[in-house]
Amino acid sequence: MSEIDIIKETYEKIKNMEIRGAGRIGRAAAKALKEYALKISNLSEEEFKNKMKEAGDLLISARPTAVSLPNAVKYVLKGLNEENPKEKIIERADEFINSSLKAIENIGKFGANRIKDGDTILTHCNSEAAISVIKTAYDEGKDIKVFCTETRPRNQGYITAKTLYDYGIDVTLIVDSAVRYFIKDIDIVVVGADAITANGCLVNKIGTSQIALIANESRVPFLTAAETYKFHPKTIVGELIEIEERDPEEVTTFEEKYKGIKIRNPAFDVTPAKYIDAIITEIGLIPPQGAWYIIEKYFGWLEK
Ligand SMILES: O=C(COP(=O)(O)O)[C@H](O)[C@H](O)COP(=O)(O)O
Repeated sequence: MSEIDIIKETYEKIKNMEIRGAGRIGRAAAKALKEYALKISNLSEEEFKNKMKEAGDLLISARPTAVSLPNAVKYVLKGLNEENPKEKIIERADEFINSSLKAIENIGKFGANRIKDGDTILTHCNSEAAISVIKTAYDEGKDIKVFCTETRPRNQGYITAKTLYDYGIDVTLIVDSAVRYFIKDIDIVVVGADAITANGCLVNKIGTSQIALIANESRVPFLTAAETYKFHPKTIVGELIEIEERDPEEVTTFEEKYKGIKIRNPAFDVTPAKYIDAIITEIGLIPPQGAWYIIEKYFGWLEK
């Protein structure tokens, strides 16, 4: 096994979604960069830097939408501009991983304050940050129920349902198209985030924006749980986020006769800021209008 295989293996796992979810892919990339930096030796500083940058580029190319991936890579590789770059890379990778885990814990605490005793929560897809909010509310002794959508086509909602059920929580699984039918039973919606834009929009699993629209119509609060590394720095300079379109076979396969039927499979959608009540971050709850400030404050360095 050559050194670069460490990076290629993580790249493949992210690409084929063996490792998935925005936070997890960010941490997996940071870990791969650390292991790669530890393995490569006998190189000039210049060669080391080039190899690390190439590795970072490959990891970033694995999936296009979740900004946690490039943000993690850029955070770690910033160590290349410092003295003792190898040590710095290792230090910064650990820093990113630990602060990501801490952020999820803090999001849980802040978000749980918005959950009341007796609430029924709706969530979509499988988000560590949203699950942290739900579990923390449960740990605080609140009597809660959770509705999970299936999240077609890959059914990540099953993972969420099983995780919460194993935790002892009252869980109901529904098909994605049943959200409007059940919204009268829901007190609050909490979902995760793949990216937050400078104008406060949320990019998350396909179907999120429909849920937000339904929640808005029914005056049910809609919150997203997003670590600050989910904020997309380049949207501040007008860059648009690429929505990943995945293999049609994830949706279905038709017999030969019907091969002419086109299948589209976007994995994410964009929820406008006006449907979002709050973004739960590790530094507190912010209104979507505060996204610009977070990007400016936390990611100014990325563009310099
Ligand atoms: O949309 C998804 C996962 O999509 P996929 O399954 O396609 O990766 C999750 O809601 C976010 O990534 C947030 O997750 P987390 O809070 O765990 O970062």
